[in-house]
Amino acid sequence: MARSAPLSSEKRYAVGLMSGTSVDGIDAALVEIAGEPGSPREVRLIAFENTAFPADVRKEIFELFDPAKATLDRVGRMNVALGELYAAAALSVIAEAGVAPGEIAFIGSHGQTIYHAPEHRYTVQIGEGAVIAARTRIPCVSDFRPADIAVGGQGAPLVPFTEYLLYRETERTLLLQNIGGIGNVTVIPDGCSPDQVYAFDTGPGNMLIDGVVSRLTGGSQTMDTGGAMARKGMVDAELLRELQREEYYALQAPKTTGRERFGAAYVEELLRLGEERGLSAEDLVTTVTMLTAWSIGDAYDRFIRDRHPADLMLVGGGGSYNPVLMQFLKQEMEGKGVPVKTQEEAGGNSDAKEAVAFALLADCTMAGIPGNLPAATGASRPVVLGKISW
Ligand SMILES: Nc1ncnc2c1ncn2[C@@H]1O[C@H](COP(=O)(O)OP(=O)(O)OP(=O)(O)O)[C@@H](O)[C@H]1O
Ligand SMILES: CC(=O)N[C@H]1[C@@H]2OC[C@@H](O2)[C@@H](O)[C@@H]1O[C@H](C)C(=O)O
Repeated sequence: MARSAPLSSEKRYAVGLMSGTSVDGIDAALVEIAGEPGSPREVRLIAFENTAFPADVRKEIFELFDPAKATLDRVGRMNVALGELYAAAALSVIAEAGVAPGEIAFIGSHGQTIYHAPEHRYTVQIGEGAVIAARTRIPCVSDFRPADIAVGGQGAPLVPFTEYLLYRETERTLLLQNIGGIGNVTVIPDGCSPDQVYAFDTGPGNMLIDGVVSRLTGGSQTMDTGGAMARKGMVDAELLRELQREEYYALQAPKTTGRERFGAAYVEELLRLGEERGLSAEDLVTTVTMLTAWSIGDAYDRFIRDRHPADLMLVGGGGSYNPVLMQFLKQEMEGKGVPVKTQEEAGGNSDAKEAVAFALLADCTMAGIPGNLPAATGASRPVVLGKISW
């Protein structure tokens, strides 16, 4: 992820923390940044750690996705408990890097999304920044999304600004496809300026695969590791066609989504449809794996292809570790003339990418520089994101 020029004396260390919609744990990245906030010359990943959530914490977070169960008391307690876990993750990656905590300029912490409702002008990320700052004694930027929503945006996706900084090319148009819980794409046209970058959520990432596997295994498995189940099943073409009718895919961008649409209730409906059609567990997993790959190709056809025929799709996020999903995606995209590579195949680090992004966004915040891309979020203007706990 290095850009060309050498490091200078203005270099600073920062920690980025991310826990995404899959709720698999906390990603912590320690980076060294050189150059101007918002246009750094170089960003170096010094250390990275992923810490799984304790099982009881993960279970409780899933309970909080249901607004009927997310009482003030439960949300309040989890806000503080996550602040403690994020602080521990930050201190751990700092120790791993062998850097003194006093040398870290700031932490950027995304928090845990428990509800995302931009249509009602709110989104909720918890994990108290004041706790992170108090435990680490490092200033912490948190709660990045509301500032964008306050000026009419979706509050997401926010990573595209950092993708522009780190990946832009003069000759090739790139699609950066993240397959986390949700799938999201960023389009970086060749030789573009930041205001020409656009992005949106393509639909489910691993959320449906994880949900179906978890329900079918009584919770003993939380993902289709290595695509083991999908590899054994067959796509049910009729069910696939029915699922493709979900209205989200045709909605115009800017658009974002989450568990409110593709969460527990949707998974229950999938199980019902699978049972009605007499599908095996494997057939259902293969069908939703295909649906996920299809939704990414469909988004390209509907919203990107005519404006920006792409030279390469770079895939990151945990979905890139599912070989069946990757095989389906390659078939989809290569049929449209777009080669597909994983971040790792291109020399990147797929796991660290979003945590690095929140360190870079916090760098902007600390300098009072906007971090949103209105073309990605739909905001009326660029704004400074986040809240600082000193
Ligand atoms: N070895 C693997 N085989 C299959 N799937 C995997 C593997 N490793 C990770 N995954 C999938 O990736 C998911 C985690 O992806 P990731 O950490 O990118 O999501 P996230 O950051 O929580 O989500 P988002 O980007 O939507 O916020 C897991 O829940 C699982 O579905
Ligand atoms: C509200 C929320 O947490 N959105 C996430 C989620 O996970 C993927 C996709 O949906 C993306 O829109 C966003 O995250 C990334 C980090 C972003 O803001 O760019």
